Parts: sequence; structure tokens; C-alpha cells
Amino acid sequence: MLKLYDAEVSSRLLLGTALYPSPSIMAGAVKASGTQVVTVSLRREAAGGKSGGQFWELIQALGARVLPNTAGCHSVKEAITTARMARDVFGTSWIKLEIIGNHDTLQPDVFGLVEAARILVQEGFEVFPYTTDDLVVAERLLEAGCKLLMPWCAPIGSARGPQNIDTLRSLRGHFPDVPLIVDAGIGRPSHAAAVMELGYDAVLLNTAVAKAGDPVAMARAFAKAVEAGREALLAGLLEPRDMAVPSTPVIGMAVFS
Ligand SMILES: CC(=O)[C@@H](O)[C@H](O)COP(=O)(O)O
Repeated sequence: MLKLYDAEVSSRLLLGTALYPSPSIMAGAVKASGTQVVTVSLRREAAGGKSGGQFWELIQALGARVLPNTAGCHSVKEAITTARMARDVFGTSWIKLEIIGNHDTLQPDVFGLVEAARILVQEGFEVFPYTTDDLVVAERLLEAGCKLLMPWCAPIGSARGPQNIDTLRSLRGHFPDVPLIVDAGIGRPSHAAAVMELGYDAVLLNTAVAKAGDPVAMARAFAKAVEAGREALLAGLLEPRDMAVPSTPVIGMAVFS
């Protein structure tokens, strides 16, 4: 089981609910993924109107825990206001804290992130910070009171997969007891399996499923990949070797002349 603040979940796949071709396909993908945590953007809900209300009803019917996010925020002030509104709208103290620092790469503003995290933790929020894979920023977020971290592995929506395996490995090594969830940039089930094999606790993704040819089937594929990566890690992965090592015993082999 994976502990996320007060909740224990068995699925290590967290899923976003945006960008699907239709709400019913989104619901099908969420079910097929087996996820127990879905991210929801307050901005969509706050838009209200027909689709906003229906969408929220659909999300509630899925039975997954809701992780509201501050997607689209570019400043500490904006993120804090959005988080406070999300707490009222969704009735949860969980918040996926996202402050965008660069328009082109959607890279998190890590300075604003640490500042906003500190304020929100003091206000009783349980913060899921969307961050880079920077070690020092990770330390600052933990000092600010975050109990888990969500580093990117590539820019949001890029589907590039892990861009810097060594940095991700180093982050994992430095914080063996902190839940680490790779968030953003995962494009394929093999990417998800790779970060799970590194020892990451879970994966959060959206675009790769929502924009797939068949989102429901892709959600199922990601669920299997996340489980496979976790199972492989627990089974004890071999370290890569420089030289060939015969896999068939040679000692005692019969010699034919
Ligand atoms: C869904 C979410 O909250 C975001 O963090 C983001 O959309 C995830 O990134 P990908 O869309 O690249 O999977």
C-alpha cells in the first residue's frame, strides 16, 4: 500500500481528467486504470455551467479520491487563492500545487512553489508539489512541510519520458522514506515502468492516456506497466554489467571429439 498523507492506496497510478475526447471516455479510462486518485482542475469546475456541473457529478460517481490542482497558476498569490477555493469546492485539504514559471516548457517556478507550499501547509493543506528533479528544491519543499514530492520527468504534455534518469535516481536515493511520484512527461507505459523500476512510489499522468487513440485501452496498459515496474523492483533487478556473462554453465560440459 502507498500512503499519501491520510490515505492508503493500492494503485500506484494517479490519473488526470483533462483532455479526453468525451467525459464518458474519461470515466472509462479512470475505471480501466484502477486508479484511486484523480486530479481535477478547479478552473474547469469554477467555469461552472452545464458541462462543469455534469463533469463534477461524473467525477464523484467514479469513487476515486479527488486531488484538486492549481494548474494554470503563474504566481504564489494566484496559486494560494486557487487552493483555498479548491478546498471549498471539493471539500478536501489535498492540493496539487503547480506554479508555472516558464510558458514554453511549463517548468515549475520552484521559488514560488516553496513559498506557496510553506503558506499552504501552515493553513492546514496537504500539499502535493509539482516540482523539478532538483535535489535542493526537494529539501526546501520538505522543510516547508510537504510530506511527499512530485518531480517531473519531462515537460507536461511532451510525452518524452524520463529525460534524466541519473537525477531521478539520485533524488530517490536521497529521500528513501519520502513518497516520490513522477508527475508529467510520461509518454508510454515503458516510461512508467522505468521510473517504477527506479524505486518511485507512483506515477501521475494525463496526456498519454487522454490523447491516445484508445484512452481506455491505454489506461489499462499503463496500469499493467506501473504494476510490472513495481513488481520487478521488489523482485530484485540485476545491475547492468560491462562484460558478457554466459547464461549457460560451461563447467563440466561434455566434450565431443
Ligand atoms: C494531470 C496533471 O495534474 C498534470 O500534472 C499533468 O497534466 C501531467 O502531465 P502529463 O499530461 O504530461 O502526463
